Amino acid sequence: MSLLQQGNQRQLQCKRVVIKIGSALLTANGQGLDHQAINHWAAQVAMLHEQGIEVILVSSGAVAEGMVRMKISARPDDLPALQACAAIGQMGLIQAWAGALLQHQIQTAQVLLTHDDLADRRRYLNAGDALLRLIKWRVVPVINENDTVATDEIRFGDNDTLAAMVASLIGADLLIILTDQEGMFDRDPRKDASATLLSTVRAMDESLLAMAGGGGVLGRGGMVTKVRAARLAAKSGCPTLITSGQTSNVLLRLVQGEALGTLLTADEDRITARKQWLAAHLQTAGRLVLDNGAVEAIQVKHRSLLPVGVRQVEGHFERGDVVECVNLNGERIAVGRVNFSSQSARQVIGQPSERVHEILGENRSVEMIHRDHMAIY
Ligand SMILES: Nc1ncnc2c1ncn2[C@@H]1O[C@H](COP(=O)(O)OP(=O)(O)O)[C@@H](O)[C@H]1O
Ligand SMILES: N[C@@H](CCC(=O)OP(=O)(O)O)C(=O)O
Repeated sequence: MSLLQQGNQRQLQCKRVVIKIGSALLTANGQGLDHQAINHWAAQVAMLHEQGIEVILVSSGAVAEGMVRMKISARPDDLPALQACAAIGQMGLIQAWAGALLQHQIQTAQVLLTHDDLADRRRYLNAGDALLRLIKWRVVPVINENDTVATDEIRFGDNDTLAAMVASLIGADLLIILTDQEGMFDRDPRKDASATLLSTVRAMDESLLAMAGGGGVLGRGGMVTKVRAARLAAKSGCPTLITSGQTSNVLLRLVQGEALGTLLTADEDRITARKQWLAAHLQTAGRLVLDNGAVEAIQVKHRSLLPVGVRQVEGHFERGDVVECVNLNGERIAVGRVNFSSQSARQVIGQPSERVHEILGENRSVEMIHRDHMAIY
C-alpha cells in the first residue's frame, strides 16, 4: 500500500484487504444479526471486487448471535456455554454473509481457524494456500475463530488478533477494522466525551497502548486488542485502518481516498518487513549450494531461485523452513523460505522447470525460493 495524505484526503492504494467486523456492529448491539448492515457491507465488498481489490472478511458475532437465539441476556462466563453459543450463532452468521454476497453473484467460504492452526507451520502454510486459492477464484472467505474446539489456552480471544494474523498470512496490504467508534481516540470516548480522534499514527508508537481501553458489553478486546493487532500486522508491513462500520459507504469512501478513521501505519512495506525478518533469522534449517548462474540471477537480477541452479542440498528441512543459500565457495548469498522439503529438493536440483512438475508429479510452484521470500546479502 502506498500512502499520501492531504487534508481530508488519504490515498490508500491497496490490492488485497482484510476487513474485520466486530460483534457490537454485526449484532446491532445485541438485537440479533443486523441483516441490513450486512447487506450494505456486502454491496460495498462487491464494488471493491469490481475495482479488482481482493477481500477477506473476518467476521465476529457468532457468540452474540447464539446468545440472542438462545435468549441468553448476559455473555456466559463458562467456556462450554460460550462454545455452544458460538456453534449456534455461527450458522446464522455465515448464512447471512452467504445470502448477502450471493445477491452480487459472489460465493462465500466459511473458514474457522484456531491459534493452533496458525502456530503449526504445515497447517499455517496450508491455510494460506487455501485462502489464496479462494481469493483467486473470487470467492470471499468469511473467517472466524473456531470457538467450539478452541480451549482457553489457545483462544485468540478476540478477532482483532485473528485478523492481523490472517493479514500477515496472506500478505494483505491493508487491514481494516470496522467497529462501533469513528476510530481510535486519545482515550475511551465512551468514558470521556472530550476524547479526540487520532488520524494517522505509527502502529509501533508505544504511547498508543496507554490511550487504548477495554471493550463494550458485546465486543471482547476493545481498542487495546486493536492496537496490538495493528502492531502485529505492521511487523509484516501491513498498515491498519480502524473506523466505524456505521458510516455509510465506509469501505468505498476509504478506497476513494477519504481520510476516515485512524490509520496505524507500518514502518516498512510488506516485502521489506518480510526480508528483514528473514535476514534476522540466524538459525537456518538447511543449506542450498548454488552455481554461479543462480548466484547472478539472485544477486544481480533479483530473480527467484529455481531448482536448475542448485548444485547441492544439505540438511533436513520441511517446506516453509528458512534455509541458507551459499555460493560454490560456501559464502552466504541469501536466506529464504523454501518451497520444497529437503527430500523433494534433492529430487529436482539441476533440473529445468518443465521437469520439476514431471518429477514431483504435483501441480505446484517450481520456484525453490520466491524472491519476495528471500533476503539477499
Ligand atoms: N482510545 C479509544 N478509542 C476508541 N474506542 C475505545 C478506546 N478505548 C477503548 N475503546 C472502546 O473500544 C470499543 C470497541 O471495541 P469492542 O467493544 O471490542 O468492539 P468490537 O466488537 O468492534 O471489537 C469502543 O466502543 C470503545 O468504548
Ligand atoms: N469468535 C467470536 C468473536 C470474538 C469477539 O467477540 O470479537 P470482537 O467482537 O471482534 O472483539 C464470535 O464470533 O463471537
